[in-house]
Amino acid sequence: MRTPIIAGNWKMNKNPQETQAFLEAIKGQLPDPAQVESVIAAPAIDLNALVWFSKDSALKVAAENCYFEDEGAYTGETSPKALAEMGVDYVVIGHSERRQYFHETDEDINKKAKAIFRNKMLPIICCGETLETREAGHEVDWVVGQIKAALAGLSAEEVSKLVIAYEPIWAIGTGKTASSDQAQEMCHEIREAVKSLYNEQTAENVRIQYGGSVKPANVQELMAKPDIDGGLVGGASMIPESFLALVNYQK
Ligand SMILES: O=C[C@H](O)COP(=O)(O)O
Repeated sequence: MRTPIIAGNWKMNKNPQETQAFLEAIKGQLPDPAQVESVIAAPAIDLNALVWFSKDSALKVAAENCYFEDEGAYTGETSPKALAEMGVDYVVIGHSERRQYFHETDEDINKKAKAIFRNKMLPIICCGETLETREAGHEVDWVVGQIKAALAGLSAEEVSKLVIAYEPIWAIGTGKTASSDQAQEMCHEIREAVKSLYNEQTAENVRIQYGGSVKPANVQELMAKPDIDGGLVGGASMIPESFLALVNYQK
């Protein structure tokens, strides 16, 4: 059985004081991590506060990006080794915003996934198609291609533990959620792709999130789908009450 995983992605929002206020507001209200894993992906400058909070709570912490080398002369980059030493659990890689604005390639994403495993953290690997690709009917090939490239060279054991986030670009921050059937269909295709690349057990183990205008009002419908194991949530994860409603969707 896969443990559901709901992750907030704050993107480039919240300073350390705002982070502290958010954490005060959610204290003691996260679900049992055996039922639902609660994660926040935050800007690097906020991670320290989140890691301290996580020591005493069910929260898991994600960085929103890292570099694929552990250290060196890479001004402005974030070291995966330092993130791991700090106590970060997950790193989000391949978000469409990083692919679009920072020209992150499939090859970079694959190198980052390896760096994350090398440092004993887990990647949340994002994938998703543009509206144009969907309208042309190529969305499955596109997304499966992204997944194959991201997973190249990873072992079945590693893939069993990582998280894939399917985020159709046309549903991000637009208020336009993919229907739960559309989300389920693609998450199913991704699981099938993992099965053909690895094996049935790996496909059964890998957790697949849907992201794109997830909110308290639609989280239950999405989570009821058999291949959707969680959500990667932008806008609706920023307010404590809303984040709590999402992670406590089973109550
Ligand atoms: O990583 C999160 C996604 O980009 C979704 O953002 P959103 O929930 O604001 O649509």
